[in-house]
Amino acid sequence: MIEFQAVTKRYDDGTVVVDSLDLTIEDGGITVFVGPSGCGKTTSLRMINRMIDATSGTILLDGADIRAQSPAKLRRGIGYVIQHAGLFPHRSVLDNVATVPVLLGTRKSTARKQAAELLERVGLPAELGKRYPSQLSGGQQQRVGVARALAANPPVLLMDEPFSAVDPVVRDGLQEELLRLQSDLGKTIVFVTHDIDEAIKLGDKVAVLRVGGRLAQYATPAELLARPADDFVASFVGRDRGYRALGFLSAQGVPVGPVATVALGASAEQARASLDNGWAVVVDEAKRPLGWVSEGSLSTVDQVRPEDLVSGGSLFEVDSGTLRTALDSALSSPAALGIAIDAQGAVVGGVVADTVVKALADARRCGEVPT
Ligand SMILES: Nc1ncnc2c1ncn2[C@@H]1O[C@H](COP(=O)(O)OP(=O)(O)OP(=O)(O)O)[C@@H](O)[C@H]1O
Repeated sequence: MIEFQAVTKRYDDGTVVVDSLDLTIEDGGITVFVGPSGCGKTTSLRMINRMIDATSGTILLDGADIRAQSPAKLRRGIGYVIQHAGLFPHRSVLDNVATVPVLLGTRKSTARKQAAELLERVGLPAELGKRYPSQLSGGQQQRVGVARALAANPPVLLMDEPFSAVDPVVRDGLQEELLRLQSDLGKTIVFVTHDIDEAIKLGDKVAVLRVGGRLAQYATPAELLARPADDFVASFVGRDRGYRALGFLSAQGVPVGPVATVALGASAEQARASLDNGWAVVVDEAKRPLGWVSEGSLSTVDQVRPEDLVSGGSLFEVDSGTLRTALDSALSSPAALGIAIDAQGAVVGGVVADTVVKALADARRCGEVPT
C-alpha cells in the first residue's frame, strides 16, 4: 500500500505543484493519476520513488516512510517505465532487460534467460532480443521498457505516460497487454496519463488532479462517470459519460431473443425463406457469424457467398458482455438486431436496443446504477 499524507511539493520560486495530497493506493491494482498538463501527475509519481523529494508531508510504502531508506534501495522494489521507453541504445534488447538483475548480482546467463522469458511475457518474440532498440517499432520499444521494469520483479511499478508516443492502434494493444499482464502478476501499478479514456480503461481507481496539484476526485472509473464530483471533473471526464458508464454494467439481465441464421453456401431460395424482418445472419460450420443477408442482397445471387454479405455490427458476448457492448451491437447492426454470441463465438440469439435500455432502467430501479 502506498499512502500520501498531506504531501506538498513547492519549488524554490514558490510554485506549488502538488498541494497537500492525501491518497491511499491499494496493493495489486492499477491506480491512475490523470489531469490536464502541468497538474502535478508526474511530480506525484516521482515522489514515490524519490526522484523528487516532497517539501512536506509523508509518503508511506507498506507502512514505512520512504525517507527511511536510501533512494537506491527504495527503487529496487519499484519499477519505472517512461514514455519512449528510455532504453540503452547501445545494448541489445535482451541486455536492456537483463541489466538491472545483473547489477543486483544475478549471473549474466541466468539474467538473460529470465529476460528472454520476460520478452515473451510482454508479447515479444524471443528473437527480437538480439536487436538494438532503434531496430524496433515504438510499440515494441515500450514493451521492452515494461519487460525491463519487471526484470527485478518489483512489487510496485510506476508508469509515466508509457503509451502516449505510439499511434492509437498500437496503444490499444499495449493497454490490453498491460491488463493481461496485470491479471497474471498482480503488481501495484501507479500509472500517469493525460488521457481520460486510457485512465478509465486501465484504472481500478482513478485520481483526477487539477492544476495546482489538488485532488479533484479519487474514485473507480464507474463512479467517476456516474457521479463526477464537480464541474471540473464532469468536463474532464468528457462527453457521452452516460453511455460510457454502460461499459461497467453487466448485461446478464438483457433478454436474448431469436435471430434468423443461414449457412454460408445455402441457396438464395433457402436464405430468403429464413429471413426474419428481412434479415438473416450468415454463419460458418461452428455457427460463428460472418455477416448478414437481406432481401436486397439476395436479389441478384443464387447462393449465399462471402462476397455478397452485408458486414455486421459489433458482437455481444452474453456471458461477459456489458450494457454498452449489448447496446452497441444493436445500434451498429444493419438489421437493428445485435448478434449475441457465446464464449466460443457461436451465435446464440439477438438483442434489440429497447430491451437494453429497459435492462438499464431495471438496474437503476434496483439501485445498481447511481442516478
Ligand atoms: N524545477 C521546477 N521549478 C518550478 N516549477 C516546476 C519545476 N519542475 C516542474 N515544475 C512545474 O510543475 C508543474 C507540474 O509538473 P508535472 O510534470 O508534475 O505535471 P504533469 O501533470 O505531469 O504535466 P504533463 O502532463 O504536462 O507532463 C508544471 O507546471 C511544471 O512547470
